[in-house]
Amino acid sequence: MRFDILTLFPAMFQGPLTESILKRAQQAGRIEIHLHDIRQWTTDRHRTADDTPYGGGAGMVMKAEPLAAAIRAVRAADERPGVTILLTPDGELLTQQIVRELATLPRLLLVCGHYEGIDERVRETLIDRELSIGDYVLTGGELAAMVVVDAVARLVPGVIDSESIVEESHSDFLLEYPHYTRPAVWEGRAVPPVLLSGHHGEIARWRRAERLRRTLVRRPDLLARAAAAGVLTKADLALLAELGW
Ligand SMILES: Nc1nonc1C(=O)NC1CCNCC1
Repeated sequence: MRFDILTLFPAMFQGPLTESILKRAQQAGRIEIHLHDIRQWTTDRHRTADDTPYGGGAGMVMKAEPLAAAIRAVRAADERPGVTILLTPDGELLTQQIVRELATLPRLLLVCGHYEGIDERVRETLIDRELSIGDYVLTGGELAAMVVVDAVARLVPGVIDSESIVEESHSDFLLEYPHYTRPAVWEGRAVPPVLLSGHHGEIARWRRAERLRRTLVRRPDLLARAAAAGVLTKADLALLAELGW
């Protein structure tokens, strides 16, 4: 899978995309990440990529010409069809369902807005989809783009152990079960005995029960979505009934 990131600040991506799992995934050829400095497509000697807003008001707006030229040039750089996504608080809220959908695509182009945003005419003509990582305002779309790359790339086959994807948070709307590792007792707090029993069936049942209980307590909204999606078994519903759901 290929990721193209269009940004005014490519240096911001050193670290999150050049370490650990994403670094190894690139080295293994599972994913490609290409950074593009939008200023490369400016035409004046000051390399102007933003300007004051029509109608007045605070802040700056990213100019249409360099951004449009960048999107068109980057799209043309690879024959794989890509979806061009603008990261913005106005977008659809990113969920694991959307992440799974994006992970099936051959290519993603991520446009990092900055300042007050980008010229609306680019959104109308060259942006295929708008995504938000949450209902809050960042200084730029770069961190949001890193979140999208991280979440999507980890679902690309071979990037992480597929076992750990099966029962993770939000994989089926449910939150994760609690995790423990050595020592068996830490500051007087013991690991739940079932996890030391070696009974894999009992462990699986305990973990499923913990996922359901946690989701009920912390995110009942997700439980309703799980029920609507038909991912709750009869045993799940019986347990939830015992818990008062
Ligand atoms: N939340 C967000 N999810 O994606 N992008 C987000 C964001 O806050 N972007 C900034 C909004 C203000 N202008 C600079 C970019």
